[in-house]
Amino acid sequence: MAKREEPSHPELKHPDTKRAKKIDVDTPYDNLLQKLEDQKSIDKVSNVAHWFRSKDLRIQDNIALHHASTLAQEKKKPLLCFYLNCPPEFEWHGTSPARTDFILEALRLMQGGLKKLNIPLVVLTAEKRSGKIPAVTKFLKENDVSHVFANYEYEVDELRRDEDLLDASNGEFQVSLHHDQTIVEPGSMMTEGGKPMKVFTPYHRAWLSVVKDDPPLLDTVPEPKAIDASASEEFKSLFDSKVPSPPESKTFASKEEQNRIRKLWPPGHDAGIKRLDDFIGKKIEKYASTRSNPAKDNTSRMSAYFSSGMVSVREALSKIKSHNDNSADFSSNGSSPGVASWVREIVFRELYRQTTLTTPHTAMNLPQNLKFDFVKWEEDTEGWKRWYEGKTGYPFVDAGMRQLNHEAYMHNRLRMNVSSFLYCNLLIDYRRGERYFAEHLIDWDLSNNTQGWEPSYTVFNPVSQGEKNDPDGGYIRKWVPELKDVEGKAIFDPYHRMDKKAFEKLGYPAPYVDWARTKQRCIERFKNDMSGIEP
Ligand SMILES: Cc1cc2nc3c(=O)[nH]c(=O)nc-3n(C[C@H](O)[C@H](O)[C@H](O)COP(=O)(O)OP(=O)(O)OC[C@H]3O[C@@H](n4cnc5c(N)ncnc54)[C@H](O)[C@@H]3O)c2cc1C
Repeated sequence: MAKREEPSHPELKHPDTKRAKKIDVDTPYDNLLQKLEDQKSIDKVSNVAHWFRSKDLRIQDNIALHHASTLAQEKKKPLLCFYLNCPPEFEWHGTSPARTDFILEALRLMQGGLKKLNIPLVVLTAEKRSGKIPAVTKFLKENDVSHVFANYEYEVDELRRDEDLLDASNGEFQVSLHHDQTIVEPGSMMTEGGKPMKVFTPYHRAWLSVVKDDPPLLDTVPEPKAIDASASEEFKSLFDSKVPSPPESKTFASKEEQNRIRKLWPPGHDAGIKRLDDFIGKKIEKYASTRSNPAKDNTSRMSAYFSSGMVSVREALSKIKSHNDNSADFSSNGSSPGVASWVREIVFRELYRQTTLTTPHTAMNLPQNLKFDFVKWEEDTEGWKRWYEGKTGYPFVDAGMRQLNHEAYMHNRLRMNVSSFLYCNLLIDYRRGERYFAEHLIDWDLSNNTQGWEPSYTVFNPVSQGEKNDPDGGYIRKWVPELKDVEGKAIFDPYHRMDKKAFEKLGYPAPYVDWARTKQRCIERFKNDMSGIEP
């Protein structure tokens, strides 16, 4: 059964559920693997290239780059690195100005680092999305590249782009793709019935045992060695390549804004490692007991570095292994509560990549549970505005949205609450919130974001969630200054817990909707719209 009306928000377009199911059976990944297998190998090595994508922006512990460098060294050939800049991609994915700047700055740093090794990093530009593969093949052919290396990206469009690269190679260059984003290869963790695992608890258990039994999975690979300067002589002009400025729509509102965000999120591998070392040294042992309390701010804040690949998860876990008496047993028996609990979050990230790869419709603006595509959402222009501005009258939700708007980041507990509030209590299409996150987060990551936003029947209560996770109200007071002088438990629900006059003086809005009533409305709507549906 296919329902279709044109969506009122064009960026939320998606295929119908029948098509989604076909893509899940005949996946772009399987097609790509077939093309890689059918590819003829090329024995004679002329020049070697590595293609950096926006998920492996580092020179250190980069699997494909390591293989490219090894081949170049062995054959005494130049190694040419490139990155493809496609301005419409920033629009397509809704990338935030913070993330755009973070990526471009990291490229600048990498260009400097690679230059010291006599390796150019060229930024190619494709003005249109359809021009991506022509720009890459032109570069490879003009520079007589026989072997090109890259790390897999697991989203549908990116897998299809790599299929196009193989189609365009015409036997003139050989493509090698490597798994680099995770410890355990996505798609490799199967149920006893031979299907890719989708449920967290068994996946987590299996993952822990795979890693415990095979600690070399955490071994990092060395940085590329310097290329003999004479080998790069003929590519001198490639060293002049400039990292472009961001597209107009992706620039910061002001220089001050840019500086403030760069201070919060300094780009590059070294900045990420400094943050990680600090987390391991000072915070990880308290992580299990504090991770849900946003006022403590005791999580690693590594997500931006992992999602852009500025730090590899392998390097992070190899450091955690050293901290864990050199043991790769990250279960609750083999490690401290803090370590076990942090690694558990990393395992969520690993599972979500497996899901993106093996259930590709999740990367196409469709929910994993396709029945949710049949829910009739509300337009509620006022509710939407109040939600994104942090003015719903629910302090915990408002604090979360204001943190996002200010820091390009939000604590996980708040991500769970604000998402539930949007699609349950306001009944606004969850995809609009998902998109808003993409447009504002520095750590946007398709797998984590789409699966974090996967709708469910659980309706979070922002009052009791605040009481439980922000017991002193410190997080709310920080982000909702109208409430900074409110004392005691009134902070979690000032409208109902303060006298009317005192509340009115605060200048803070009354609740936009009644939580209990809208919870009921949500459950009824989901039940009615999804019952009997066969997507
Ligand atoms: C609605 C929603 C949207 C989200 N969108 C994103 C997103 O776009 N990008 C993103 O990286 N994470 C996303 N998350 C997951 C999580 O909120 C962030 O990864 C986490 O808050 C980042 O802070 P941290 O680095 O301090 O995490 P820590 O608590 O220190 O965790 C360590 C790492 O584990 C991973 N991780 C932690 N929690 C999760 C999780 N719930 N799911 C998957 N991986 C996790 C991240 O890579 C994180 O850096 C989303 C969660 C929800 C509920």
